[in-house]
Amino acid sequence: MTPPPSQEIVLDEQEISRALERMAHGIVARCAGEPLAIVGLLSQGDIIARRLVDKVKELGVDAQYGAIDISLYRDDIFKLEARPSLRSSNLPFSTDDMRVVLVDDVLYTGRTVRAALNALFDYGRPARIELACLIDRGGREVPIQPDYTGHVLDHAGAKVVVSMKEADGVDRVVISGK
Ligand SMILES: O=P(O)(O)OC[C@H]1O[C@H](OP(=O)(O)OP(=O)(O)O)[C@H](O)[C@@H]1O
Ligand SMILES: O=c1cc[nH]c(=O)[nH]1
Repeated sequence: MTPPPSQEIVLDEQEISRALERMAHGIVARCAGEPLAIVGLLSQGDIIARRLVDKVKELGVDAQYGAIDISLYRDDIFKLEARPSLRSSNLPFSTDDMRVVLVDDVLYTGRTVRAALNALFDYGRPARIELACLIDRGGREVPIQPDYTGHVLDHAGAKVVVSMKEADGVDRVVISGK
């Protein structure tokens, strides 16, 4: 599948795989003995989180998988014209004393991650929380920075579309509207 001509490929399948590999190595390198949970933000972050769990396990470190929906924690929930579509969180364990790596596909203003932090604390008191994102698009509006990044975009303001095989049939990151 080739993207429409107005779009530019930022990462192809191989590059995504290599980026996730690097991120998994980074996560493993910072292991300090706490039980590890890798928790994706729905939707898309959950797919990346699952892949990171697999890669981390291949590197010999056990990790639990979880997914959370941040919709009800958005700071603009009362301003949205349409009701947010709720998705089912899947975090069937307490995060008490765990090291939690939150995972999303794109980090932009940081507001989604701010909401995710609030959502996460409903599940316990983690020992520490880190952040992994496949694409850092810049444009932060809150003081949140990733610990593990697949790719930092240098096209400020560009719209990023992340496609993952599990949902979209192809692994690809494209930008449009440069
Ligand atoms: O840092 P932020 O400015 O909050 O932006 C990042 C979020 O934006 C996108 O989600 P989107 O809002 O498109 O919804 P989605 O969960 O349906 O992908 C992306 O998947 C991140 O979750
Ligand atoms: O809480 C949130 C999440 C994403 N985008 C926002 O504007 N607010």
